[in-house]
Amino acid sequence: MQSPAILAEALTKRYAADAPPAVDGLSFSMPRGATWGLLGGNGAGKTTTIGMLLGLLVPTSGRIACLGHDMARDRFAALARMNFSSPYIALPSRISVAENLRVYAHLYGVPGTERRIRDLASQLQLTDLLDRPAGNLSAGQKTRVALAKALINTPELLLLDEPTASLDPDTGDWVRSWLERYRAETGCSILLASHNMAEVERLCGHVLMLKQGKVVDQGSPASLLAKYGRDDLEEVFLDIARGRQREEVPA
Ligand SMILES: Nc1ncnc2c1ncn2[C@@H]1O[C@H](COP(=O)(O)OP(=O)(O)OP(=O)(O)O)[C@@H](O)[C@H]1O
Repeated sequence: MQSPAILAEALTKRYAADAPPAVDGLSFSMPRGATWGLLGGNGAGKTTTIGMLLGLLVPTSGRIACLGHDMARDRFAALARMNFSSPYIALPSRISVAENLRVYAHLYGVPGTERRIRDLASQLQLTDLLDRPAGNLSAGQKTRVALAKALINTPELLLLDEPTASLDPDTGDWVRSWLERYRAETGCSILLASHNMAEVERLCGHVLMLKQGKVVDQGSPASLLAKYGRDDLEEVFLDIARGRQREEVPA
């Protein structure tokens, strides 16, 4: 059987010995080709989880395997087949969009760099921006460049932290449609951390609800709506964030 896209076993991160864990015994197995959502309020542990999955943060304990590679032993083999996008990590701002993409293509050892950049630029409507300094772009343009960077090595596993944060509704919708098309064409597995419940309902087949670093509930968006008797995931999120159980939820 094919190994999962992501396997996390009892994953824990403590930033300080006397602080509560930011991620606390997190276990899940995300199958290949799936799109899963990581939801939770501010400080629930989403970014910390993504940081550990990328090998940017060392777990205090627990184990991660991405695409069958154990991240403690075989991290570089996994990272070559993965990529990520995060609004918290800015691309070098003084060099042009094309130069940025060339640097990342080089880091990933992408063959046929110039053609890959041209193709991605055309797909993501970046062709006219390739010679502009990356720092001079609007938030929406920067998001499309960040996506191009995240796709430069044609990743099999994509980790997206808030992919549409700070975008206007039209651009956000464009990015979501683009992601839907991309995963249909490539079979890419995606883990998405988001505060946008409509986005999660639209893109994700399964949702992990995090609170204080623990999974407090999970399931498909439809099963969570049914379980909590709600019409949208925003209401389910509020129920979980406020610690309300199904039987306490007002009709
Ligand atoms: N570098 C750090 N040093 C110490 N504590 C940290 C550090 N980064 C995060 N934390 C703490 O870990 C916990 C989880 O933070 P994290 O950023 O993973 O949450 P999040 O779910 O991504 O939140 P948000 O939705 O606000 O981005 C929080 O209590 C946060 O204060």
